Amino acid sequence: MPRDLDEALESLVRSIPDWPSPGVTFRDVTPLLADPEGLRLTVEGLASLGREIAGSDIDKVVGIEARGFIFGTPVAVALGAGFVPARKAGKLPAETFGVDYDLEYGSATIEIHRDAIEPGDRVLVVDDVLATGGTLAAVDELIERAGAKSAANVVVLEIGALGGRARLDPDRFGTLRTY
Ligand SMILES: O=P(O)(O)OC[C@H]1O[C@H](OP(=O)(O)OP(=O)(O)O)[C@H](O)[C@@H]1O
Ligand SMILES: Nc1ncnc2[nH]cnc12
Repeated sequence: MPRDLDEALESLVRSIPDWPSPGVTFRDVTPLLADPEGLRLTVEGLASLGREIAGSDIDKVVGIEARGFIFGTPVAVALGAGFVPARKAGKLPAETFGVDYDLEYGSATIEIHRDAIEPGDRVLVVDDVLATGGTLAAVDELIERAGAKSAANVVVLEIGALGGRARLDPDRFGTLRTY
């Protein structure tokens, strides 16, 4: 059993070389999710980092498909906030805002429901990994299109060499670990 969050992230995130394409080292959080203590420590760590950056009055947590759903929902419960899914194109049934973006191994479109965030809502965005920053920058733009502003962006892991942090507001970004 991991003794603390640092040990959990060190021992329970698996690195897979050349996946999903040659040259990419994929940081796989599934062993962390499967470990009860690792999962608890990570959710608590994200919630307290989000609270530290954004303050305690958070109305909505936006989780990014797919792995941001897993971490974002328990973080929303811990903070007493609602949960809003940011989904890949074509998955949400009602009216949406959409933004196209590039990521480490491709490009995509991300959407949220137009009525999921109210103007003035304080929003915390949660995902598992920051790589190039394309995904989080696109979600920040979606939140602005809805008339609100993301108060903090928090992730489990940052891949520092890809420079994603430079695409975000450094005062509103937090990570539990940097590679
Ligand atoms: O900083 P970026 O370069 O934008 O990359 C980070 C994003 O890439 C991964 O998601 P992916 O699109 O692979 O989707 P998945 O969670 O559905 O596997 C990861 O979960 C982040 O959302
Ligand atoms: N190297 C990586 N590992 C896990 N998720 C990612 N998303 C983008 N790049 C990634």
